[in-house]
Amino acid sequence: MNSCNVCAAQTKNKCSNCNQVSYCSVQHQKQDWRQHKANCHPFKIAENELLGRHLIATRNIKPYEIILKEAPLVRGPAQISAPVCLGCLNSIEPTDYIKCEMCGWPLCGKECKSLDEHKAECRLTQGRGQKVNVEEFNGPHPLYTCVTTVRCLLIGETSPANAEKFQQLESLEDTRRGSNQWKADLASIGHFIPKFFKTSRFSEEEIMRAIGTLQVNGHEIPTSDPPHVAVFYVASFTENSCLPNLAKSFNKNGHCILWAPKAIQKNEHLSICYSDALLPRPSRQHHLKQTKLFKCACVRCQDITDLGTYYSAIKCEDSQCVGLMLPTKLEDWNGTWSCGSCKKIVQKSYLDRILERASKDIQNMDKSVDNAIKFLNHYEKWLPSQHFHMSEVKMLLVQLIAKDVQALMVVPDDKLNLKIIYARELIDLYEKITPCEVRMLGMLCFELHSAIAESTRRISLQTSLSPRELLEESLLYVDKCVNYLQYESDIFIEGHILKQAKINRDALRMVMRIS
Ligand SMILES: C[S@@+](CC[C@H](N)C(=O)[O-])C[C@H]1O[C@@H](n2cnc3c(N)ncnc32)[C@H](O)[C@@H]1O
Repeated sequence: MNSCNVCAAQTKNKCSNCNQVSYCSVQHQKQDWRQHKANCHPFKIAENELLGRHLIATRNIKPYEIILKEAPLVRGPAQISAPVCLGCLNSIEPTDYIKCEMCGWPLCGKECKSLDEHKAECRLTQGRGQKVNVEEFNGPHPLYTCVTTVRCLLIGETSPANAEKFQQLESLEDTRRGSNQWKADLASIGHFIPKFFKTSRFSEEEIMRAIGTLQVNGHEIPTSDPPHVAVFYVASFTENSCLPNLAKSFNKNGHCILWAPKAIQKNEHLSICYSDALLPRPSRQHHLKQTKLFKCACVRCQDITDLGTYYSAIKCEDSQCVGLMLPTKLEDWNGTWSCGSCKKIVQKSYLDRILERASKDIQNMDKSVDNAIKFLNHYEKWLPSQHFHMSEVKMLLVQLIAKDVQALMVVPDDKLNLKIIYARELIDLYEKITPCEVRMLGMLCFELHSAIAESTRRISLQTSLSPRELLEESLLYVDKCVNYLQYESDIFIEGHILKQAKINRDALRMVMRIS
């Protein structure tokens, strides 16, 4: 038995959404809703030594359920940014902008001048006694390096309700202090702010803590062009996993939506991927160490085979052997690599030569269907079919072959088949190792659905039959596409794909009913 959150009477009934507070009656639950609403999530914040604060599901979560929608505490330009409007955070058109008459910072128009977002740096600049003068608009501008930090430092004045929450976030100041990044930040922001704004109101420690909080908790938000940085409160407590169970989407206001592409069981940890889940293990680990200052030990990082996909493996050096080579020890990717079949050993320098060449060839490739096919044919001598470089080029091919409906109708059969084969392969691979990369999976499902639909059209033209299995497969993938992209805003290309996918899905359902 628990106590009712309103009258403390003993009760077994809990709020069914969060499973965390109890009520003796519907009446008391209704009465408490205004208070409880803000904390009514299907998870709780827990804490342990390894992860710090993290989120744990307090009930079973259904597929596609949104578990959190949250507005940012603070947002601003990225640390390295060309001049952007300090209202809407979109890039400035050098021939069409205004200067804030109070402080001189460029803004794209009058509506942006009145936005609260700009108040922090505006006030601080006014105190300086001299307006800002930005004249160079091409490329990163040093003045913008400090803007978001200034917004964090003045959050108590611009949005007092958010200030207390911001202070509670992790800055990892003790771990960061003295590192190369910390020293660079001290010079470019920590020393710059007092000098440029002619103020002594912030201590060095306060500034460095704000920078740390931004670095540890900041998200890149794609709703502006270029993307900006934002810090959320509850979403900040989500731990990292390179095989996460939550997808992250943003609505057009830049609010964060965390949702579950698959069912999550009660008591499971909730996670997102802080890094790029498409990167191989060493790159992800390096990125997480540099930016978030921890060593990831998630299930994917612990599995040298990348969940049986051999995403980083190379073919055995012995061309007679069909085995695959992986690091001899999980924790020593720079040591020897050995074949799982014949046990032959090679030095890291052997695969470095192959991987560096493949990486350079991709970078320098004139991106055409023929060049991508040439790459795959050449590197299949060394790289297995699901290797990350092979997968990257297959992804390119899926996108390059028949880019739109018109091209799809005239693309040669062999290329259409290639598109279908690679899209199927990639969906199969990425659903295993990056199941929460919903934008990429949604796009691939759309490409596969439309290529299969075109193939069905061609078969029915030749035989006057519509192969039902192919139609069913096309419907399966367009359905998947809608599920993966369902929270994408129509300001993104994925939002447009979603709209088209819904139209295609309804049309396909109709055809299936008739045939
Ligand atoms: C955005 S914060 C997450 C919340 C943080 N744990 C707290 O208590 O405020 C990111 C930091 O949490 C820790 N963290 C997150 N995921 C982790 C993981 N899988 N393993 C170890 N530490 C992790 C790291 O210190 C990381 O820099």
